[in-house]
Amino acid sequence: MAAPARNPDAPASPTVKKDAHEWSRAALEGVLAKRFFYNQAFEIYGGVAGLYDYGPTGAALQANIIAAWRNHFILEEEMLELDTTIMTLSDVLKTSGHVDKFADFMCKDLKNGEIFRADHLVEGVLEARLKGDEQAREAEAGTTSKPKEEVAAEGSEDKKTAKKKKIKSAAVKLDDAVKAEYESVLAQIDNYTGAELGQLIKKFAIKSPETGNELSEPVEFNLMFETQIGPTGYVKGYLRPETAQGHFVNFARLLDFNNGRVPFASAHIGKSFRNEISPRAGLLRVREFVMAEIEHYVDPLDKNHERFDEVKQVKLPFLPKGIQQSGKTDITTTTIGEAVASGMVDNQTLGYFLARIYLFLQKIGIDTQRVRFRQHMANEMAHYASDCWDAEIKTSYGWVECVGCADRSAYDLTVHSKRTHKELHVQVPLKEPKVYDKLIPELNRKALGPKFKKEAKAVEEAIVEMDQDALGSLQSQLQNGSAKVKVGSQEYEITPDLVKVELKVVKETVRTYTPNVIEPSFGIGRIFYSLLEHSFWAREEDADRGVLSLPPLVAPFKALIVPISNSKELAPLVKQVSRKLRSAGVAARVDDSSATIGRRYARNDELGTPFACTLDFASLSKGTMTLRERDTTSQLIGPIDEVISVIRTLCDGEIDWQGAQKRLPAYSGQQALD
Ligand SMILES: Nc1ncnc2c1ncn2[C@@H]1O[C@H](COP(=O)(O)OP(=O)(O)OP(=O)(O)O)[C@@H](O)[C@H]1O
Repeated sequence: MAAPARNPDAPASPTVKKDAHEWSRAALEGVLAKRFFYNQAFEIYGGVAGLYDYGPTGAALQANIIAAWRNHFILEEEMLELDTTIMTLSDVLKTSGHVDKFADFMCKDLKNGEIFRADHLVEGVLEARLKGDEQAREAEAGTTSKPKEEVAAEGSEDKKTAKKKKIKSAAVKLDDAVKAEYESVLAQIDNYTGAELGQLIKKFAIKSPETGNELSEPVEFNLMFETQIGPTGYVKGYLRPETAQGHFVNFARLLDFNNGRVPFASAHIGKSFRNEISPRAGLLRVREFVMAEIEHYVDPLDKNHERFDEVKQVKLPFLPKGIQQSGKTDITTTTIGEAVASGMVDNQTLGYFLARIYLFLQKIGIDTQRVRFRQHMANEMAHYASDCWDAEIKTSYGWVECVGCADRSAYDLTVHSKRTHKELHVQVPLKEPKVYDKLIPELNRKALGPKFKKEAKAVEEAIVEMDQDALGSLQSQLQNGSAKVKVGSQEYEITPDLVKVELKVVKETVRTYTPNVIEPSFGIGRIFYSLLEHSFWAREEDADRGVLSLPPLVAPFKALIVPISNSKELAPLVKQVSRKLRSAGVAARVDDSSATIGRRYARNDELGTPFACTLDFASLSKGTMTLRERDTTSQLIGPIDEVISVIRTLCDGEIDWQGAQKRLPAYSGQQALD
């Protein structure tokens, strides 16, 4: 199968021509399956949608991405790393809002019962109609070049049926106003409620794609996997849908560990689980995936970041909410310094992380020409969040959210503190004590208990939690004889013998506040897959020779050791070089199969191995070894120890291939080896 060119949008490298063949996802998938990066879980039983196993190459690539992430964030920023349980108490997720609100909308084919995720269905159908419109316009203008691809399926529950469920794009020209409306809906597709999606389905006459049957109204489906903890069935739990709650429930200990000081950040890398309605697009929407999440705690009155100056010149591609609201997707490129100064990005800490996310993606080999930061629109954002940006990466599936970066305000810590009555706040001594008048409620608990019985506690809590305005109103109602206190939907009558509200002078020596949380949340699988797409290309001379240009930092194996023949004489040297590379910290593999050297190189190009060391009979007599670079296929030669030292410095990123060329002479016998 023909392998694709690397980045169709990027300029060709001066030394390697990477755009010789048309891009083909099927070719990449062929290589990923052949070289066992990953495959569908339980494949021999027919597979389960949304679950994947990583093979030796995939597992190593993922481990290297995670190691780079730990270095870039946890070590560089001195974050406090956590490893909390996957099994989560239902109470925790009830408090965080997940039990009630962590849901997507699904609708059903009213005749055959097939399930669709409502927003994805609307998106797929409108995209297909726009594609059909494009075809019709091209046909009208006589410019049709080749048949357009069908838009990817929605609702496919497994690989076997996926093929059948394409949403067909018929070449039908749309009215200009309809076209504009479709584009505007697509630009805001993450933004609709269930009822709104229902209206869109009706308005645009969307039917079940395969059967043309009517669809049900969208209904909510909670994405969490529910279970019981222990044999009694009394303790309900869920597999966590994110790692964040594990940070928040440990906040008091983390703060103590950090000597009571804010700002600081906790970080966690681990699996999360979401029972996605319709997993699709390989690793991009799965039911079990690795997340790497940071919770950075800041003073709500000071969201500046002490290292902001280090990144303020970094230029980022932004898609702000204003542009999206007008139905457009134009990118604004500006420095993060300007973006924060103009107020487009809410604060320095959020801006600092956007820049650091971009630098991380660049470091591991993501093509930054295919990265953008998309701001959430008001309805799309959780009600408590003050600003939120997604780092999106363009793949053959379109733009994909790979990192969410939100200012979650004080929401999570506040709700957990309220629910558990544990203090999840920070105290800082005031330079000058603060003296002021404050309304304070005094509760007559002996009278409240008998009066309200089992409701008494809730009534007391409602009064204690009142702010000054509410207490002011309570005070004046009580002065008039009685007051009403609301608990949920119920109202309770309070009289002055039960509660008094008095103005008192208070002196504060400490400031107490609940920190705000800025949360960068990474989906490692989505980054992993995007990186593979961005790295894949084919040799100009042979479309079947695919190459994965993974940077040495994350490549599964850094060096290949290739003996020129499997002669017994070379075997001890192969072992010696292998040992030396290992002790230099370079992950190396030996390929002493009987395949030709060229074939062995080609195999390793598909594994993304950046360097190959070739041992021949001159290695025995002269102690030399050649060094081949994957992308250019150019070769150098030198004494074995020197070549190993060059590989180590290449892998550490201290030098690039040009640096290596300064340290070792070019090898001219390449043709003989190939
Ligand atoms: N089902 C999934 N499969 C793979 N990665 C996921 C999945 N859901 C979320 N992620 C990853 O976790 C990150 C943080 O999760 P977050 O809750 O912000 O995602 P989300 O907004 O629910 O994603 P989406 O809108 O695509 O469902 C995402 O940016 C993404 O990289």
